[in-house]
Amino acid sequence: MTRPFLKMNGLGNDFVVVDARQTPFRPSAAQVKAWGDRASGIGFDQLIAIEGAASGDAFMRVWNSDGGPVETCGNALRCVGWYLDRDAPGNDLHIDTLGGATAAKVLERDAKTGMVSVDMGAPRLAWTQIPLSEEMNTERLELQVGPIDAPLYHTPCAVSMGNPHVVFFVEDVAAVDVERTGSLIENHPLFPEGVNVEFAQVIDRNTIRMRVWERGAGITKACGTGACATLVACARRGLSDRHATVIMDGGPLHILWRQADDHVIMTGPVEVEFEGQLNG
Ligand SMILES: N[C@@H](CCC[C@H](N)C(=O)O)C(=O)O
Repeated sequence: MTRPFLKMNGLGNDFVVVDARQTPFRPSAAQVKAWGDRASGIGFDQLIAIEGAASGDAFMRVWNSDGGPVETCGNALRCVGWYLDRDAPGNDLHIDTLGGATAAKVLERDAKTGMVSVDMGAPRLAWTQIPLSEEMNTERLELQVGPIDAPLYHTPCAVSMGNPHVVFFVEDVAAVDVERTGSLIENHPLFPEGVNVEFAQVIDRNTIRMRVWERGAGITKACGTGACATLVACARRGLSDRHATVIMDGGPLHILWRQADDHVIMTGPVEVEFEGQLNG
């Protein structure tokens, strides 16, 4: 059986997007992994299915390229918003996820690109079951994974945007070995469900440079939920204002942590790359 898909990306974080509103789509982990392989498959960071929803406009289901299902994906929410907006231009689009309800609005669009804003809901600090305060202890992490180049890495901050993140504050993000440190922390026993790892360098109160190691996908060019978690972590620590541009390897996202309702608003671009068919 074949399924049509759209290849899209948000700042280079790329997706295969399948419209599953009419026909169910439940691939196995092995299929997702094979399609996600950049050498022998199509290649993507995440696979996205747009499903019908009992309330709201759609439900977005997400798999990482390692085949594992995950709660949500910020960059993909902008892409799904752009896709759904084709049928209802300019409307607020309510997109549910395993990580919580969101609302997307397309601000600008043309045939293959757009600028989309997503209300990601409220962040949660210290989401884990284990006795972990918002503030984690770098030495405790080091004890279990070996030296992680302290004092380059300051005491990290754990934030859930529906999916788990841990944000390290660093003096020079270019000097971080994202692959080595990210992979060690992703599988650290403190995070039984794994974790996305961000390294943030505060440039000024409204500009943050960030690089990311994504759970189940490795280094990606950008991470929408990671940018939101980074802004929340920096603002909580008093290192930034509640709105900032988070600059990743793939480019910038504008993040606002709204005082009035505690919601995080993420704004940034989307792009369509090509159409294709999934086999298998
Ligand atoms: N690319 C994403 C996040 C995708 C899921 C993540 N790797 C996880 O395992 O939670 C984004 O833009 O938010």
